[in-house]
Amino acid sequence: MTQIAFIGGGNMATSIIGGLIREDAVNPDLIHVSDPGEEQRQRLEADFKVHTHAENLDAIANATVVILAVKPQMMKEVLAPLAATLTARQPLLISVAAGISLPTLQAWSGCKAVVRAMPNTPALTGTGATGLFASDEVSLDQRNLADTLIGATGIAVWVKTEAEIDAVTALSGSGPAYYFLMMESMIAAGIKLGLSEDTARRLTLQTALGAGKMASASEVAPDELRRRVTSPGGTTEQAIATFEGAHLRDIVQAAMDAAARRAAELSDELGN
Ligand SMILES: NC(=O)C1=CN([C@@H]2O[C@H](COP(=O)(O)OP(=O)(O)OC[C@H]3O[C@@H](n4cnc5c(N)ncnc54)[C@H](OP(=O)(O)O)[C@@H]3O)[C@@H](O)[C@H]2O)C=CC1
Ligand SMILES: O=C(O)[C@@H]1CCC=N1
Repeated sequence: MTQIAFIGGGNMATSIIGGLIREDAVNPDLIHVSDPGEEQRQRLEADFKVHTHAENLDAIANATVVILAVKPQMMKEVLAPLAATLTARQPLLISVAAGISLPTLQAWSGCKAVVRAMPNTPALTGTGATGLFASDEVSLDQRNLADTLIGATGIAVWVKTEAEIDAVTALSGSGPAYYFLMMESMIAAGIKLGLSEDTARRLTLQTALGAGKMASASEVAPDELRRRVTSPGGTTEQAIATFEGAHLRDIVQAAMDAAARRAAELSDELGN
């Protein structure tokens, strides 16, 4: 049985663990999580019945998969005391950190089989979107294992080059925040138009869910779905013209360029 260790039990680890358990993909008894925060550990134990540890070495002791879910800025100092054990045991290492390259992860950990994964927080509800890229040393079995584990939290897409992980980070890694910002904006605008906060919130969230579900379930592309809402001479046309007039597409491009640039900058700053 594969034992999985999570190093860092924060937002992203919680989302992946929640997704794995929700989908019955992994028995919680096989999941070990280390995090310095006692409250964090208690929450993970209470919510998911996983094992938790204050010491990272205790979490990885019997793990065949080790998932690194600490901030990129912490990665080097987190891996240093683990490197001897990881080098000896050679588990499959999966890093979800933005901007830390495979060669750097291999050098810092001593692990040869390393997968870079760029997930997103909707993993918690089984609707995650993750981009994956593997080092040459990852065996077919290990690749399938990573695919099965991450696939249980939503969709898993293997990209062809490591550089694409920065693009995935800018798109789906950060992407939920873009939609949440849109939701915040629509709720605020609905209230200004005279709706109660509760009504504006409920209608906004259901509209986001409906649009997402409809676009996912349909063979029809988003641009055509948009046209079907936009009656000539009607109301949507006015709203879309306002977005286009404010160059929404250019704004989205600039935002994602900035996110991808930051991922590359992190690589440089952190010594990749
Ligand atoms: N959040 C997201 O949507 C996404 C995040 N990621 C990546 O996931 C990684 C984690 O991000 P996120 O979950 O948001 O961050 P969090 O800060 O929520 O989680 C990191 C956790 O690691 C803990 N930690 C700190 N030091 C150590 C240590 N020495 N050993 C073990 N654990 C430690 C932190 O504890 P404490 O808080 O006490 O310091 C915290 O609980 C990042 O590398 C990020 O790039 C990738 C995709 C999406
Ligand atoms: O903001 C970040 O750096 C992380 C990576 C992608 C989403 N959150």
